Amino acid sequence: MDIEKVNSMDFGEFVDVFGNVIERCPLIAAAVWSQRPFSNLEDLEKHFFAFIDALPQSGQEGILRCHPDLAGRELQRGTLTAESQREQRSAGLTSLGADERLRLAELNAQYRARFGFPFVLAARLSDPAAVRRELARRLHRPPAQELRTALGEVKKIGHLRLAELLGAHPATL
Ligand SMILES: NC(=O)NC1=NC(=O)NC1=O
Repeated sequence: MDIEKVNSMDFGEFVDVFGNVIERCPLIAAAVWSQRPFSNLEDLEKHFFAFIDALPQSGQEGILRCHPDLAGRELQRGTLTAESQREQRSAGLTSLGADERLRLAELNAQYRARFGFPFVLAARLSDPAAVRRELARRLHRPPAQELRTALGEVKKIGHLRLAELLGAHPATL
């Protein structure tokens, strides 16, 4: 898909295609549509990220809260979005043993209790051991720093999803 095609989309089509670039936050795509035309794919991505950066902390935390846990209940119940399902599967999180799943659930619960939002990491680039290691490491970070780190992961997920949608290679988007 090229930038001319993106710029030609009406509101409904644009939100249909880009509504889940940021997990369960179609509002962001709805807002970004108004910024068209986009000069190129990087410009499109920049508008998604600028929207997130301009939000008050409550809005940024809200975005994090829209993310399902890694290897959590939604994965077990099969209620993940298609993108999340693919990402979690590619990280090996759909075939964990009971002990590993329980360990992650405990760490996720500790993280959420400390920060008030779920642990978010770009799963596509990861694996179960790395997820557990990152979770344990970030669990002790100062809240302000962890909010920035978590939003950085939301942007990595968004970058990979946009690259997938546009048929671009992630590095070159
Ligand atoms: N809590 C999360 O990090 N969730 C996710 N990371 C991904 O890459 N996809 C998700 O759903």
